[in-house]
Amino acid sequence: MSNTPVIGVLALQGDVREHLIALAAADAVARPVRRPEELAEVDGLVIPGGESTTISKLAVLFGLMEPLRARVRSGLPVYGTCAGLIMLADKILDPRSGQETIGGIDMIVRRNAFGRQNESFEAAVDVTGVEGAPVEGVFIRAPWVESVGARTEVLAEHDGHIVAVRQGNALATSFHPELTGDHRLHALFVDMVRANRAAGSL
Ligand SMILES: NC(=O)CC[C@H](N)C(=O)O
Repeated sequence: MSNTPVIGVLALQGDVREHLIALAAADAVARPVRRPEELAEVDGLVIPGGESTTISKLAVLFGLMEPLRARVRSGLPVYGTCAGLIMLADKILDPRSGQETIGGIDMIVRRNAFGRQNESFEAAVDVTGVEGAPVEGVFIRAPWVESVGARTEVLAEHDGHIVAVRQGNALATSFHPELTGDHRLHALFVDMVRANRAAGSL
């Protein structure tokens, strides 16, 4: 087995291309995932930012919601940014009617939480597990994490609100690291995928 992990980017809606570029820069083979057969072939999956209500609707329409839930439940490493974080939440505080999530992280999220006053802003964020200078977080109509369960590790806060979390093989950030050219969070995720593959092949 080659040591380069294959990481998919859920390509239903959102900023897919930027994640493909960031993952390739972090030494993964990156490919878009739109169909269950494509999902079955990846070692890890990024769920991009965009609009969580649209991603939710399209995932159901394309027959991906259940396969996504099944793979995340069975330990597939996943990384959700912004709308992707919402997709990984076990619960949304203010869902649109009919909005579903994949789940996987024991947390409650508030959609558009930072967005009401500021459509978009950047802030330096100290993320546990990312060495060196703080990450430049780009927040675009971003959610925050209202509360987490006992198994969820808080990796970063901004203005007293949780903006990065990890639970087992699931990582999520409120902000968009794929837009800054700083690939340290993608590298952290690629390491999680490598470790998961190594554990699986023992
Ligand atoms: N940049 C983003 O991903 C915005 C997320 C969006 N507000 C949502 O609810 O899905």
